[in-house]
Order: sequence, then C-alpha cells, then structure tokens
Amino acid sequence: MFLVGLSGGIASGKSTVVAVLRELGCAVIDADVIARQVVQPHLKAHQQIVQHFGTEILLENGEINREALGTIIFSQPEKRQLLNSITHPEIQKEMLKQILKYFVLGYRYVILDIPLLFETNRLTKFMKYTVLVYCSPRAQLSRLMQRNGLSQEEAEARIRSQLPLDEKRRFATHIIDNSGERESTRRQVLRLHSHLEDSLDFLWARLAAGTVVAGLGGLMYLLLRHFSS
Ligand SMILES: CC(C)(COP(=O)(O)OP(=O)(O)OC[C@H]1O[C@@H](n2cnc3c(N)ncnc32)[C@H](O)[C@@H]1O)[C@@H](O)C(=O)NCCC(=O)NCCS
Ligand SMILES: Nc1ncnc2c1ncn2[C@@H]1O[C@H](COP(=O)(O)OP(=O)(O)OP(=O)(O)O)[C@@H](O)[C@H]1O
Repeated sequence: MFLVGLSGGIASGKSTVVAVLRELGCAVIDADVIARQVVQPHLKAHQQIVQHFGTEILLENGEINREALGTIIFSQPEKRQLLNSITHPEIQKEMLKQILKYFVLGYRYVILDIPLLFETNRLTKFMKYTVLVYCSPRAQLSRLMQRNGLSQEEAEARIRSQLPLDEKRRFATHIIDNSGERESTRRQVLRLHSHLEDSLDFLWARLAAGTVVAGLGGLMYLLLRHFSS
C-alpha cells in the first residue's frame, strides 16, 4: 500500500478535489474532519484547549467555539503554535488508525488530505506522491472571503498563517490548478486518478518481482535436473 499526501492552502480547493476522488472510489482521510473529532468535549485535547484558552472559547453546549478560536489563532502566531501542539499529535494518531483500517480492507493506496502537510514537512517522507491543490492568490482570497464571510484583512491573515501556495509548488510531485472552472479541475483529477491506479506500490512490485525470480529459479532447477539425469 502507498500513501498520497494531498494539500493546498486555505480555500484553494482541497475539498472540491477530494469530492471527485471519493466519487471515483478512492479512500481519503481528511485531517480537518479528524481535527473536529479530537476536540469533542471530554477528550484530552478539549481539556487542554480550555486549560490554555479559557472557557470563553466554549459554546453553551461545551463544544469549542471554532469561530472564536479561529479569530485568536489566525491573528496570533504563538497561540496558533500552542493549538497545533495540542491538536496535531491527536490528529496524527487518529490518521494512523484510519490508514491501518484501509490497509486491512485491502486498499492499494490511501489519500491523506492534510492542509498543513508542507508546513509540517516531516510527514512528506512517508508519501509516495504529494499533490498540491493550487489556485491563484486572487481566486484564493475571493473564495475565502465569500465562503467564510470574512473581510479582506481577516482573509489575508488566514492566508498568511500558511506557507504561500507558490512556495508549496516546489514540494509537490503533482499539481492540480484549481484557478479556473470546476470542469477543468475535474479533468485534472481524472488524470491524477488514472496515474494512481497505474502506479505499482513497492510491496506489490517486490512480491511480483519475487514471484518471477522464484519461478525462473524453479524452472532452471527442473531443467538442470532433467539434463543432468
Ligand atoms: C482554528 C479552527 C478552530 C478553525 O475552525 P474552522 O471550522 O473555522 O476551520 P476548519 O477547521 O474547517 O479549517 C479550515 C482551514 O483553515 C486552515 N487551518 C486550520 N488550522 C490551521 C492552523 N493551525 N494553521 C494554519 N492554517 C490552519 C486549513 O487550511 C484548514 O483547511 C480549526 O481549524 C482548528 O482547530 N485548527 C487546529 C488544528 C489544525 O491544525 N487543523 C488543520 C488540519 S491538520
Ligand atoms: N474552481 C472553482 N471555481 C469556483 N469556486 C470554487 C472552485 N473550487 C472551489 N470553489 C469554492 O471555493 C471555496 C473553497 O473550496 P474548498 O472548500 O474546496 O477549499 P479547501 O481547500 O477544502 O478549503 P479549506 O481548507 O479552507 O477548508 C468553496 O466555497 C468552493 O465552493
């Protein structure tokens, strides 16, 4: 089995690309979804967040007020670092569990949608391919402002909290440009999917090579025995 890391920038179109990959039957693990699960009330990360950020970031039902926490962490780098240090280990543990699940289910590859993949560079060494969902800075800003109802200043602060998309380009083995129409993005995702389907993973390649070598060895042995008797 091999891993494919998929990343991008805030509002660059990761979920849009992932929706097509899921439609095609791919196994996808979404770090943003897991990030929501690991901060549910009564879990360790929830307690740590309350301890450090106070009860004012809670909703009445005890859940984290994501908007309030977002406002804090996207404007204060040290608070962002603190939140990352609480949530990231829990997110990574859960991702590992899900990877094992897909391995047991027999999937040949799993796509990991990790928004901060290129920022926390150390994860990329486990990936056979890394896909960047890119879009132009203009499109990113306007889509983010529109989707989240943010002012230009707020949206720019969120974009600045990540490595610029243009810098991420050099880390990726594949780029999907989502600056244009959705149909153009879809065509690029279909090409990526064909490429993934055609890729042999190391384990299977080794098993296949091992089977061929063992077969040839057996054949040689039989031929030698036949001609020497
Ligand atoms: C700050 C929080 C509460 C905001 O929640 P909200 O529902 O508004 O946004 P959501 O979780 O859907 O994230 C949207 C996007 O914001 C960006 N983002 C989220 N967290 C971070 C971060 N710590 N640093 C930089 N960008 C981030 C990502 O591009 C992400 O795709 C939430 O994002 C969070 O808990 N972040 C910390 C965990 C984390 O790092 N998540 C990213 C996946 S590893
Ligand atoms: N090609 C496109 N044309 C127009 N709008 C688009 C296109 N792709 C995505 N969008 C819109 O832009 C917004 C961001 O897209 P999406 O949610 O897929 O990004 P994301 O990278 O998953 O975002 P985040 O990481 O911040 O959650 C959404 O409102 C989506 O509907």
